[in-house]
Amino acid sequence: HLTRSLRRRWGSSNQLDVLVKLGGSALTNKASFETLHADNLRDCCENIAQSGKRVAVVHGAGSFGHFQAREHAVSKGSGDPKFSWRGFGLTRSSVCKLNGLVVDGLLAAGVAAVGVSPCDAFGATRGRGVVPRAARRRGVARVRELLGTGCVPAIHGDACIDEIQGASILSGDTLMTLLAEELRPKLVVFITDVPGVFDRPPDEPGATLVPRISVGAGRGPKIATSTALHDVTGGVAAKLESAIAIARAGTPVVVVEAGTAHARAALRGEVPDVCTLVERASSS
Ligand SMILES: Nc1ncnc2c1ncn2[C@@H]1O[C@H](COP(=O)(O)OP(=O)(O)OP(=O)(O)O)[C@@H](O)[C@H]1O
Ligand SMILES: C=C(C)CCOP(=O)(O)O
Repeated sequence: HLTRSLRRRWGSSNQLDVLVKLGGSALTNKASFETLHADNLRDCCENIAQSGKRVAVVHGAGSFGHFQAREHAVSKGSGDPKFSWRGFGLTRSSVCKLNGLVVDGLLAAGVAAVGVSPCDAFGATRGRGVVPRAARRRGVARVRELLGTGCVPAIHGDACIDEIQGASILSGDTLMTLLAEELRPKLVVFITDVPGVFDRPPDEPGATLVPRISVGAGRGPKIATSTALHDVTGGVAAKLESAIAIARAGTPVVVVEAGTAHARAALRGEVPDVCTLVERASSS
């Protein structure tokens, strides 16, 4: 009964201001096993605390989780010769470790953060990146329940039991698409370690920031991407797909760099001067 009234309270009057993904590239040194980028984490947490906005947090795995998932073929499922359930457990243990650090960072900044693990809160996936309706309903209800109390849910990319392939990886980017659809925030923010989406990998000579992507207005800019070797969820290309799906449904998305005034502005619900803004073309 209490749960129902909390959910109603959230649903009726409280639109979420910002749904943010703290990218693994921002929170960790992605090339180095289980290495936290403590300054970026602190900065993100303080900015969330000081934003004065209603925020829900998703975070990726970075160098927590991707290494184990790659070594034990967790995203490929239990039929893969390299897969083991111990590897599944190691992957979950690693992402939950990072979730603990993110929750602790938010708490230290004064935010009433509560960690949410999709493997438990949502339940089984049905193939890579597919969350069946019942699991979606369950997970979203849990998130709404927390928002209804005034807590800030901190949800992480996770290894999940999978109805088709035994096990799978549910990425933070997929969770962002799903939660944006359900919670209808005013702004969606992806924080990474680079100023936004570039026309080619940012470490390539001549790479240029793409300031705006208009979804539904012709073909859009040509974007080439690269992905870290151990990344099992598709890197920035997958993020761009999520951002485009979210923008197509009507919510503007910004991709912005951690530790900058631009990330701070985005967490206040503003479109920063330096970022990539993905939004629906006005005619579509
Ligand atoms: N065209 C591009 N534009 C922007 N970044 C790119 C591009 N190509 C490659 N990258 C790389 O993608 C990285 C960001 O994508 P990544 O998937 O690592 O993000 P993340 O969400 O922070 O990570 P995680 O999945 O661990 O949460 C950056 O570190 C950047 O170097
Ligand atoms: C368990 C893992 C590797 C979660 C992956 O989530 P992502 O870093 O958001 O792609």
